[in-house]
Amino acid sequence: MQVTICGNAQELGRAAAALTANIINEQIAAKGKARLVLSTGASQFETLEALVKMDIEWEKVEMFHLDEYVGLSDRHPASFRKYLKERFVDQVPIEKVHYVNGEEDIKGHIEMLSREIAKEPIDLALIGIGENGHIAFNDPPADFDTTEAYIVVNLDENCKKQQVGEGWFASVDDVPRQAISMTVHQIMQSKVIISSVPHQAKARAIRAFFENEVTRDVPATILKTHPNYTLFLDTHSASLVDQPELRGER
Ligand SMILES: N[C@@H]1[C@@H](O)[C@H](O)[C@@H](COP(=O)(O)O)O[C@@H]1O
Repeated sequence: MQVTICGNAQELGRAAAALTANIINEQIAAKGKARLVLSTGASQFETLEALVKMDIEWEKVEMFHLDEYVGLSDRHPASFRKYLKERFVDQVPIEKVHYVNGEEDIKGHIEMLSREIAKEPIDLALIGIGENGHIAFNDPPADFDTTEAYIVVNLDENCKKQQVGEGWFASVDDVPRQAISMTVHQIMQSKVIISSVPHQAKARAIRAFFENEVTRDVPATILKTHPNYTLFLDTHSASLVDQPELRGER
């Protein structure tokens, strides 16, 4: 694991986007294309903003979407399809986009996504970490074992409150009960994983990430076992971490 602590969210976004661009460009140079997974949420704003400005042959990139609420219209402000369309897909000349769509026949849609993602390895996944330590919508205690690519999950109360806290929904009752989420197993199959985790709101989750061994109760801890994992923090999200070895990496 490589940890980089940046001064603020903008600096973090530029650093994470630069590393992402390098990896995508290396893959395009080596095999003519790259397969990418993108996550959403407030933590990804600065990274995506910097990423769309990078010099990348986007027409050679295939993008998979990480997770989406069940039954939420893509016109709703909290829709992750809306988020990715506005902040990424409409900004770059990418054609191959696999959205997670929670409004379709869920079973058939998951089968289709699973077939598509299984065709070739994912080169790089940008994976956010939630305030409750979740990755995608795998809330604690997360299922580390299922080998499906995408599953339907029930959102826990903390997760719903966090979505309200970030301003995506007016109240907890407005948050859908379920989501389609890429599984932990599928995320871990990615050849490279990068997490952009800025902001004070993530400080407790980041402390739990460093203080715990791998545990389903802090789902993101499994990322520590990935052979090529880079975690970008800012001084705010890193503010509760007190580890000499981490300070040495600053
Ligand atoms: N399910 C989404 C993920 O796609 C995201 O990566 C993660 C962090 O999001 P945020 O930045 O909103 O905390 O959790 C969100 O709820």
